[in-house]
Amino acid sequence: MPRRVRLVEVGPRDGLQNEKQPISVADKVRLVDDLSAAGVRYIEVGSFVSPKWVPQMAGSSDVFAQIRQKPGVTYAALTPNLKGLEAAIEAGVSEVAVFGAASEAFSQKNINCSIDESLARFAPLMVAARENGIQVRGYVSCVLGCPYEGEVDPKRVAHVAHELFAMGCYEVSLGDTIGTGTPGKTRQLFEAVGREVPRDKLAGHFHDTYGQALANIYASLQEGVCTFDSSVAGLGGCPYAKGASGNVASEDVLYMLNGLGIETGIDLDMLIAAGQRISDVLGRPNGSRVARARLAAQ
Ligand SMILES: CC(C)(COP(=O)([O-])OP(=O)([O-])OC[C@H]1O[C@@H](n2cnc3c(N)ncnc32)[C@H](O)[C@@H]1OP(=O)([O-])[O-])[C@@H](O)C(=O)NCCC(=O)NCCSC(=O)C[C@@](C)(O)CC(=O)[O-]
Repeated sequence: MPRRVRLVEVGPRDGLQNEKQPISVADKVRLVDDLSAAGVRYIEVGSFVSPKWVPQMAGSSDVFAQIRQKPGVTYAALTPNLKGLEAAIEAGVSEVAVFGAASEAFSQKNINCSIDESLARFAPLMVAARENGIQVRGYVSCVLGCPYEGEVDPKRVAHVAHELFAMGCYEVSLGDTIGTGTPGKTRQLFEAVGREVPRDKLAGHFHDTYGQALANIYASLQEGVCTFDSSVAGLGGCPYAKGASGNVASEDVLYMLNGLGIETGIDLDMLIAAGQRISDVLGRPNGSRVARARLAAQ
């Protein structure tokens, strides 16, 4: 087991992107600032994607302009193409993520192109990012199942992850977009992908649709993975994966890691407060079981 784990907080982006109700810039900014105050060192703040595809992320530039950027915290954004990168640079973003998929059907639905076309689109983005001193993270979606194609062969995941790593992504996050993965399959996945990309350059991104996310993170820890994406209050779901619930709740991951004696630098009580505040804004129950238990006990 690692002694330290890096948590990538995706709540402000993955968590909110699918919300149909308007969320003010002020509420998004407050969420990001609450997270950094809780000790979160990596926050995915928004995305520079087509506003026709994901309207909720349209105000990402304003959010970046208004957050209080703390030293030592990475504030990142998703960028699907060069146009997105240019907008991110304009907004002063210092780290971005490109996102591909291991399933052709999902790639088409999510970014309107094939897997090969997506990799070709990322290439000029990588060059421009390098020229501007911007680090790029990579995502592969549908690593443990696709909403359109069903089972996904780990070799296909390994291929896309390798391509992203080879083109310069410093880390590749493997996304169980629809949360169908189980611990055994998760271990097989990291074994397969770990042959193509060093394990310390891989991250796990587990949606909790089937209640398997914590078990999958535990299995990934056993495979030597030390970076996990999570979403405060379990917010979210992907607009192009119907019925998929949010990411595993950050509070629940943190509680498990604390119990294992693994350090993250994050304060659980402050994280719970951040998650409850945004849940109140959205007018919905907090998706973290740990937060619900702690708040009920108060
Ligand atoms: C990729 C595109 C743009 C292709 O969409 P397209 O329609 O094929 O793009 P296009 O190049 O033909 O351009 C069409 C229009 O979009 C504009 N456009 C083009 N690019 C941009 C941009 N960057 N920012 C703003 N506008 C843009 C462009 O200017 C044009 O505007 P128009 O002339 O019609 O007014 C579109 O499909 C898109 O934006 N998709 C984003 C989908 C998305 O954000 N999905 C959620 C994130 S992925 C996820 O959640 C999974 C993950 C990462 O969490 C891991 C997991 O759980 O699996």
